[in-house]
Amino acid sequence: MKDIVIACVGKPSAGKSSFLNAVTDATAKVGNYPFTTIKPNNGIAYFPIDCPCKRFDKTKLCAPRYGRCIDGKRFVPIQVLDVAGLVPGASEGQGLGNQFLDDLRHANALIHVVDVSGTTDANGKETVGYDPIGDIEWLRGEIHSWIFGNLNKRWSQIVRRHVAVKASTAETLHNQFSGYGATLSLVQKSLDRSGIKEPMDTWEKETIIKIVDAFLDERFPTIIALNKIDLPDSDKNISKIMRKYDQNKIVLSSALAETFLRKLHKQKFIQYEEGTDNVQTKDDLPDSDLKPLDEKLQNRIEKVQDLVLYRYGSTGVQDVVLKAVEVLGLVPAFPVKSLTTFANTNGKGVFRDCVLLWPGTTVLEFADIVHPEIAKHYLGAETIGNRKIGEDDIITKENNIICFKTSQATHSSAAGAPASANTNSTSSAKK
Ligand SMILES: Nc1nc2c(ncn2[C@@H]2O[C@H](COP(=O)(O)OP(=O)(O)OP(=O)(O)O)[C@@H](O)[C@H]2O)c(=O)[nH]1
Repeated sequence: MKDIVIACVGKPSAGKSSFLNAVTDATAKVGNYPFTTIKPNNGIAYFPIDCPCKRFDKTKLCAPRYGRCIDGKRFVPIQVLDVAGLVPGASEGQGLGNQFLDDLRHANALIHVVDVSGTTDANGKETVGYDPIGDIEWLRGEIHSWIFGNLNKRWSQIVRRHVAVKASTAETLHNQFSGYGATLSLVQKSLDRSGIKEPMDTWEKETIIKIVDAFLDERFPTIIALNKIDLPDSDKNISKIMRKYDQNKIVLSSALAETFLRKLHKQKFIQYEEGTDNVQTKDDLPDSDLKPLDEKLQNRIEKVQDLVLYRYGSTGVQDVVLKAVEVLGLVPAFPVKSLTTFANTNGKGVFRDCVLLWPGTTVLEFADIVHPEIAKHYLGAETIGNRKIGEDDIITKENNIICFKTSQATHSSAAGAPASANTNSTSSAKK
């Protein structure tokens, strides 16, 4: 069972720390997440999904164990890892190179924070007119060089063993790639993606480059956060990048604007709804307990509205996390004790648990994640409308509210929620 982790990477001064501050919820209650091993450089982000409580008209009763639910918008916790030390030459050990690349092993997806304003060079030093496309290419280049280098230097030995033990290509590659946290099926997918058919002992250097390329795509899906959209030169760089790259993998953001708005919200100068352009002041809400703004603050807020909120609809930081979850194809699933009340064991509150599953997770696998006792005494499972679903059925957004039937009374919390040993309610074992 492994937690799902999204790593935040980028050159110095791209805005990683600001982004992490903006996206992680400092106001969340300590421990309001299911993860057991939080490292100092990990933050918890809460990304919004549609909570089923809305559909079933039970928003008032919704009681998430982790995260929160506001009128049917549920904020699900996920770990975001700050991976520092990416500088040009990381794959050759520059900066914190090896440490950086090592940390990447723990990540399921990457958020590449790119300074799109062109005001910092490749090393993060102040400049003007720098082309941020260089940064996008460079991150991939560093990771590619690292993996390719490790493979290439032992290639003849790898092939000799491959031939001697008559292993399949996927098996041999899996031996090499498992250190990067890859399963056999992920390696197989990489092979399929690469289209390489030739036997391994005939591979040229170009073929190795190709398989590393395909492996990178499978293993490190990456969302590009074009940050600092509030600065003047960003516009022209954004259009250039949008034309060149897959727009589904790009999100525009202003970490600075988000941090600013959150701070003012906390200090009760404004009411700000994260992920929207909705900012309200004392003038808008005279009866509220908001503090009045002085002219300077008022001007700064208007600037953020003009440069960011009204132009782009939001500061974009929440969308970045959401996109990273999307690119992994994670499916939220809700184990419930009853398909009529959606309550849990104690009968209080509804839809207490939300588990993020890897695509392809079956009903029986989900049962095991919720509690091994359920899988052990599994009799069947039903979804909305008491519709029976098979143990090998894949969980999708259409059947993700599930009530398990077991042959005996299991652990007190078993049939409705992850038990304490398995409270890791945003992850599953697959991938
Ligand atoms: N205008 C603007 N400035 C930003 C934005 N995000 C970050 N910055 C500024 O960019 C500078 C660098 O930001 P950091 O968050 O420290 O960058 P970093 O990537 O963590 O840098 P390192 O710690 O050196 O790796 C700071 O002065 C931030 O205030 C943004 O969206 N807009």
